[in-house]
Amino acid sequence: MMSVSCVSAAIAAAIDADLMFIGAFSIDQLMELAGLSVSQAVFREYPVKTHTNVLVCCGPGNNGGDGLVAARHLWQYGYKPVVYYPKPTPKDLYQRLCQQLRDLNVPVYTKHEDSDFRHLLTSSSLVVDALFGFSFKGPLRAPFDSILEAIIGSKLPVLSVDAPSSWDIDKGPDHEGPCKGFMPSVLISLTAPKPCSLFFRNKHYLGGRFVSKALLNKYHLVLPPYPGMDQIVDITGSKLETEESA
Ligand SMILES: NC(=O)C1=CN([C@@H]2O[C@H](COP(=O)(O)OP(=O)(O)OC[C@H]3O[C@@H](n4cnc5c(N)ncnc54)[C@H](OP(=O)(O)O)[C@@H]3O)[C@@H](O)[C@H]2O)[C@@H](O)CC1
Ligand SMILES: [K+]
Repeated sequence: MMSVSCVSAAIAAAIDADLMFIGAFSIDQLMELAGLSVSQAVFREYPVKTHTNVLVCCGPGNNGGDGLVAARHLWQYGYKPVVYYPKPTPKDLYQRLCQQLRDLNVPVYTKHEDSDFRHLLTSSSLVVDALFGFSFKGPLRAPFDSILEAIIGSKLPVLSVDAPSSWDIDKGPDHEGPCKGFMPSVLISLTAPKPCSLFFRNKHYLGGRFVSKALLNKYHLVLPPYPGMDQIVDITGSKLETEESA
């Protein structure tokens, strides 16, 4: 059985910083590669013909940025993405990602209205959860609590980016809040899985193909090889090694 390292929220943030300071990547590049991985996982799991209408839900941080990038690639593959981005970030990178989507006539909703969101869910075949990643600290604050509750209530398949939103990155699912029981259909971990993915039971991909040998060694990471030109690798059923279990 393949072994794959898990990294805590703190180590994930340290690797992210090192990719830029030691690895000389820009955030734009990392986000583009992360979002490209997400789009490939969607394409692999949910054919365009049966899942044309993808609702990409984006949070206020970089996890949301991955969603904005993924939506653009999905449009290029023939999907009809709709982006829900209720707390848009004023930073230049995010503004440009939104502009790129609008240039493709991809709708980008930047204001939250419960009824609008529920209506969008009824015309969607798949939800991409790009709400929160490794910097999430519970409990969920408004409006994201009612957004996630509505997603769960819709019973649509959900593909989560880096972590299922509302789950504690290091400890796993939330057993008390309104989103308890949330279990996405697909998870794509980026760079390396987080400890919360030990509780994940469905299809699991790894993406974010940008880690150098130097960083693998620095963080003692065991990660699987990516096949050919793929930006994703299927790690479903792999043995996930936490820092304690390694
Ligand atoms: N190397 C890699 O792997 C790469 C990873 N990448 C991606 O970056 C992701 C990490 O991004 P990130 O650090 O920007 O944080 P993220 O998780 O998006 O959320 C932060 C935002 O959420 C908010 N917030 C927090 N808790 C909340 C709550 N309870 N309720 C409501 N809001 C809450 C918080 O607000 P604040 O608490 O600061 O007010 C802040 O605005 C990572 O998971 C991966 O997807 C790639 O893009 C690049 C390469
Ligand atoms: K997420």
